[in-house]
Amino acid sequence: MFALPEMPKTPSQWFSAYASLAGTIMLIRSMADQLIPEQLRSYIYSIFHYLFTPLPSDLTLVIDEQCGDYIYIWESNGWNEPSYYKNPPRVGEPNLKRDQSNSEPLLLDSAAMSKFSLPKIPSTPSEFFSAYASLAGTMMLVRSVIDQFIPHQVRSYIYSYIYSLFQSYFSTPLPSNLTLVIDERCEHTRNQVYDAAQTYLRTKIDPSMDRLRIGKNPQQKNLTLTVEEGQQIVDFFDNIELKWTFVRTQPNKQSSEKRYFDLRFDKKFKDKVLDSYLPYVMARSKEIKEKDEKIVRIYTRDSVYDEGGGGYRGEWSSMKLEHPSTFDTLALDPEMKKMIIDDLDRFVKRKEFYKRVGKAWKRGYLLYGPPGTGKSSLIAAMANYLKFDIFDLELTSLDSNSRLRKLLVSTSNRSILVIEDIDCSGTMKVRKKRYSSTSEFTLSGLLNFIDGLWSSCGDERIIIFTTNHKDRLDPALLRPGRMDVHINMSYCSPHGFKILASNYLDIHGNHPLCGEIEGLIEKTEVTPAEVAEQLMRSDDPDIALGGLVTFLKGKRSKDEEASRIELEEATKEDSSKGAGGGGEPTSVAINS
Ligand SMILES: Nc1ncnc2c1ncn2[C@@H]1O[C@H](COP(=O)(O)OP(=O)(O)OP(=O)(O)O)[C@@H](O)[C@H]1O
Repeated sequence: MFALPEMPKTPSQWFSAYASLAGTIMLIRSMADQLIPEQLRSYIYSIFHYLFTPLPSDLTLVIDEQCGDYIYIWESNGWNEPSYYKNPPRVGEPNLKRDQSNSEPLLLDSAAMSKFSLPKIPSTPSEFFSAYASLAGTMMLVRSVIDQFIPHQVRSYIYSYIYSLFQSYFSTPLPSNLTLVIDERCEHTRNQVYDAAQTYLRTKIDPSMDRLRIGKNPQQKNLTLTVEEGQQIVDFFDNIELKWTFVRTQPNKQSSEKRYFDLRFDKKFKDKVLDSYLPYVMARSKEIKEKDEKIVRIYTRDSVYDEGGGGYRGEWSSMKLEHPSTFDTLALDPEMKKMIIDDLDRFVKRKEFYKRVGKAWKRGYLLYGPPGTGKSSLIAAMANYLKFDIFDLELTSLDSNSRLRKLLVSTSNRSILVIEDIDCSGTMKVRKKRYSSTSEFTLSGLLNFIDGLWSSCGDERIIIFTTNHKDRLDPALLRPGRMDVHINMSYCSPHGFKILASNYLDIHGNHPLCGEIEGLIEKTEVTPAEVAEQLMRSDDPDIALGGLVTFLKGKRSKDEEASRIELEEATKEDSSKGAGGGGEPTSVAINS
């Protein structure tokens, strides 16, 4: 009695149903326009608009219980057992919903296919004519509806768009594609191309994707995003469009799951993809992995002495850099910290820029400031941040420019060359000259070599000079273009103290002594190393901070005493000069 009208089966039934629906809508619309006041009408239309506006496109992150294994997945509605865990869909299958009464998912078979089959194609001439007639009638109806309801300008815009769409679709020949299948395993071992693609594609994830897999194992520092099954990533290489799809299949319940990537592109670029693109993907993934998981090493010269007269042979020998310093633990002003991090980020991203302007891809930093202000800690933080190895070159152990060159050319790319206490090189030069004029090492030899051959035979090099006395440096070192960034590592600031207190005692400005300490630090020249030493004396914040207050007060009275004596001596000197009748009356002593 209340049965729904029967579904149209043949194309002609479909078209006539469609035509009567369109006619009804037109009728309702014209009645609504006549009978309903305009305000109410626009209100009703806005409700329709709300109902039919597509929902915002969501992104689903899949967070597995185990990395690389699939038990349950977290989706916005809670933990779900992924359908492929028990009954993996086959490639190309639509994601069928489970039948409520039966927990087994529907599998696509011929019986199911018949349920969703398209309307029957007309087979007799009379069926063809009636289908054609109703199609033509519908077209006319649609056309007259459009002509009546859509303004002329909009209409002509729609027609020209449809025309251009048709034209471009039919005039562009379809590319004949080639698909490379990159299996996870290759003759019982892991396929390196698969692993490389997996790493590489992480960097190609774009906002159009709506489902990603996310994970992190204890060895990894950062969360890793990977491509989820069925998602396509489009990459471009030398104007070639490459489409990557991640596929997962399980031919039957007994066999294990098979994972692979499909890489699809125009067949005519086969050689280029094999010879250039895939090697590029492998190289990029290596770089990414090195940065992700790389152990940072510090290289120093070993001190093997050549009894045969060759002096110190000193090749580089390395060990793991255990320095825990990071930008988070460094007591530096936040703006300076940000400036350094931004500068490093920009440097590593600018390969193309350096190539374009014809400059070697290197960056020079000069760190200067009193001992204990964190120059070495900053170098370690930079190395840990970039995952660059450190080559620590002690100038005093060098005896000739030729040895220096040998050492420099054996440093690797993506590394930091550190030359500490550069102001001491002058002394060393004199000492070496005394022994032999032929085995001379000079600062200008070092600088020339760094600017010239060394920097052009490697990539992504950072060079850091440190000094406690910037004023004593050879002007050649400060020449513009030599050191790109000069960083003044100064005494501890109240902000620096807060970072140290949080690192060492886990207090965050909430101790009663903090205010007094910050006031004292502002007026005292105390290095972060001195503050750190006081904070390490006890795990009890009351004792450690109490000790720091005493230390700061003592240091402050010593400083005052020293400047009082200095002032007195300067005044004495002035008055003796004045007594002799010579010299200028001056206030310089006060300034000193
Ligand atoms: N800015 C800082 N932030 C955090 N800790 C610091 C800082 N400065 C110094 N320290 C602490 O003091 C110790 C010594 O500092 P560091 O060796 O980095 O100073 P430096 O300026 O390189 O000294 P030098 O000129 O004598 O080599 C570090 O191990 C660290 O614990």
